[in-house]
Amino acid sequence: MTTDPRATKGYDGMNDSRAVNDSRTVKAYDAMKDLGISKEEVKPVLRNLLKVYDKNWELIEDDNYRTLIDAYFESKEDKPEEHKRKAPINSQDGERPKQKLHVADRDNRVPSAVKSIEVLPVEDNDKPPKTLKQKSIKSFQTSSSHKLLSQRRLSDDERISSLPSMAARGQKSYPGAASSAGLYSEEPSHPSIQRKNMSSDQHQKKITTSGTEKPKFRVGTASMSCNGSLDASNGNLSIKSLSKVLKSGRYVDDITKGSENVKVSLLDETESEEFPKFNYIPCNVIYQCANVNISLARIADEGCCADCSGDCLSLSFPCACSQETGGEFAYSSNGLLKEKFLTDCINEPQAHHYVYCKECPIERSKNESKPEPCRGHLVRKFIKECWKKCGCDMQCGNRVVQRGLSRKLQVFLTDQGKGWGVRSLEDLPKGSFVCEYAGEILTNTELYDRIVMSTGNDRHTYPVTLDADWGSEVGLKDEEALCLDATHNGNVARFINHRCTDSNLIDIPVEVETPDRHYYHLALFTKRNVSAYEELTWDYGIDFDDHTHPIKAFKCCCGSALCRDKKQKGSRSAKTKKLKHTNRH
Ligand SMILES: C[S@@+](CC[C@H](N)C(=O)[O-])C[C@H]1O[C@@H](n2cnc3c(N)ncnc32)[C@H](O)[C@@H]1O
Repeated sequence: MTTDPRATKGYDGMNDSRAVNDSRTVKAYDAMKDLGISKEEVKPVLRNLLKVYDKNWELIEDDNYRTLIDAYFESKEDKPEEHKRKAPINSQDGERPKQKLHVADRDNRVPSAVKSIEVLPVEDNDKPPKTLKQKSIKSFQTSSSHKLLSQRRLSDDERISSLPSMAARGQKSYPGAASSAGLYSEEPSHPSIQRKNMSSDQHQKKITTSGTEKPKFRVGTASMSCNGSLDASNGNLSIKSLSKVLKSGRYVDDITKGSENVKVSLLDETESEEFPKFNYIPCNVIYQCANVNISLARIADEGCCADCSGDCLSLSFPCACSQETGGEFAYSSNGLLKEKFLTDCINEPQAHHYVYCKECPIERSKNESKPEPCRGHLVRKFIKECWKKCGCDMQCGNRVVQRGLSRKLQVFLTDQGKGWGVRSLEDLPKGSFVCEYAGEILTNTELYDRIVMSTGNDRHTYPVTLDADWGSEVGLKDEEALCLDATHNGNVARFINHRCTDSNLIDIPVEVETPDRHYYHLALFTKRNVSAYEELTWDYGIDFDDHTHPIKAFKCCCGSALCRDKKQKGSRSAKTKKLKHTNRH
């Protein structure tokens, strides 16, 4: 017996297809209604599209009717010549497009600002092509403008030597994650990339101008239904204005190239700043000489919880992995840092917490024959997470940093002269993990070679010294004195700006794969509750009075009452002169 309706007696193919089309039309009207666009307005646009696409509904329905939406806004923009400009048509040959004109983003997001498609009015192929969508945005890909890296690009072998946290994190493949593929590549993403742990709520997008301002418009995109408050009266822009902003400003849907669990957007409404050129990497990668020795054999059995299963946080007796944090885990069952642990970390920078190297790698790299005395390194509290030798599963509450990003972050252009910054699009409770500081793992010497070779054209620099345990070592070899440099290869943390003393984030060292402390992860957590759209900042630990440092300190515009940069008008000299990191940005 067949179940094909076309085989049943009396089947009227014509009527059926009309019925299907009618229901598709109704659905299209409904989708547009959700955006506040009436059926009457949509009708002529839809009719044109159906004509142009030869009734190929798939092309119109794809990406939650993105083509229809674009065509609608296009028709509005060109109202005076509407009679000419019925629908987008391929400008080159005037033929009907066989494919959709726009390259769609995943997850039905706001139309991406990164594609440029040229179209001509239907009946006037002589007119110069007009850009239908956003202007084309240059690739983020590491380019020849990166003087230091371009002299010696990472070889495949070096890339292979990237840390295993890559695999541990999120248990998924990262096609091209550490490659130099451009962030704005129009190549469709690999279909196998699935964003795990992503609720529909996480798809919601709010976009604001800058700093702690409330969003000017917010768009719900998961089901293509917009938030009801899309009007200017309550400070939000209408969906029509969204189209305009996307055309005048620049918006990037996901700077991570799909390599993180969640997307990280970038918004620049001013177009005043050049796009940063760097290669997005979700986790640290060894550049060349760093000795990062990761092997299961180096983790003693008593240093892991091989007998555990499930979630270590649910045990009545904390397992071996809690020893590092005094027999208690750093995290509580809600995934946040425990209050006491966080408070201890925040209160760390006190004089007695500094240790001094016998021969400091930093001073040695400045002057090898006659190094200056060590300026001190802060003794840090570490978090120790369960890892591969442990019996627990990936959802264990003592595996937070290794699971990667889970918050909705956005890179935006600050208006205080600090360049790009980062904000969260959702409220973050105190103790939340925000992101890791990821970059190339360099030896201290490699870093200083880079600095010396730099012509100073890199306005922003991004090295962080991994010196949390230097003081306990007698003769730290160069290949063990490590730092992270996110200038050319880094993650979202490379955009987080500095704020003296009262920043809302704190960096905490995290031991994951290796028990020695030459190499560790640097994770950023909230020090207090942080509201959505507040700029995220951390204290780089710069000593603004150290004029011998090879990296010249920037003029601090953090605006804090506790700003340590005395050059800044009105800034007070800080009581707490921190030397937490020796990095200079
Ligand atoms: C890690 S990057 C942060 C992202 C950077 N704003 C950008 O546009 O790429 C560090 C650089 O940002 C700038 N910056 C960060 N915090 C700043 C502050 N408080 N005042 C002035 N400039 C700052 C400095 O140029 C510094 O070298």
